[in-house]
Amino acid sequence: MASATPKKHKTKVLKFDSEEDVAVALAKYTADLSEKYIKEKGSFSVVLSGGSLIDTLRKLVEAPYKDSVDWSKWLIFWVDERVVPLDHEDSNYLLASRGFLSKVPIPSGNVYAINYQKSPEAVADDYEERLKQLVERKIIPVSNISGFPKFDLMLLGMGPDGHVASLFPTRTQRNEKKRWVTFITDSPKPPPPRITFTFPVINSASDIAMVITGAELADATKIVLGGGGNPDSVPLPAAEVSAENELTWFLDKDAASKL
Ligand SMILES: O=C1O[C@H](COP(=O)(O)O)[C@@H](O)[C@H](O)[C@H]1O
Repeated sequence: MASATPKKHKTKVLKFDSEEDVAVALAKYTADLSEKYIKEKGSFSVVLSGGSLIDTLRKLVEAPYKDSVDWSKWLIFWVDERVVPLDHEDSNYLLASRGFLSKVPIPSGNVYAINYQKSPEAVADDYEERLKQLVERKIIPVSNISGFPKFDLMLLGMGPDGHVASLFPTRTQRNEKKRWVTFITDSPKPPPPRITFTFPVINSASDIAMVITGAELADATKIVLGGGGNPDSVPLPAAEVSAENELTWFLDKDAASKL
């Protein structure tokens, strides 16, 4: 069962008894937003992360959602990607493909994987350019507030160090204010070469789910949501996430154990 704690404007914190309950609630939340945005604008743009998120999305590809969601209207992007071939075990595309995309009929032309056969910088440039073309063709709108592309839903995870996407506490990419997509060649978490959406793009999303499960995330969760700040005095990237409509934290008991 979930209990809701209002945090600040447009932020909701939902705590669940188990990871299984998070998975059930996340599926309903995502399916409800899919229906809402498809009704409002005819499509649903979803930005995936890698890591544990894909497994927690597992209920979305089961009944009743497998048949009730209009998958033909979904557009899929990645908030970050490792610069490796798409069939490499480190690829976020491969992870999503195995656990999610292969199980639902999203048209392959609506799935925006990276063109990985270049340097990390060139891969980031290429992904940004493709986003710009989608904005020009009015497939992705632009935020009236920020001027950056506005995705309907971002599904984000967080690392124990408080990183989101590939924006790490001790790396400068977290401070990027102009680019839509940037790159990193020395990610503290392997593999080192990656591309990532920047905060201006992340924070222009309509809705964001932060999906946080497991005891190893309890300390970072406490720092971000507990109001005490970071004792090491490096602000955690996860604390900088906001959404234009609503940011919802989905926490299981273990992740919420220090709140
Ligand atoms: O490296 C990454 O890590 C984060 C967090 O992953 P998790 O396994 O701790 O949930 C993930 O959100 C990001 O997309 C991924 O590239």
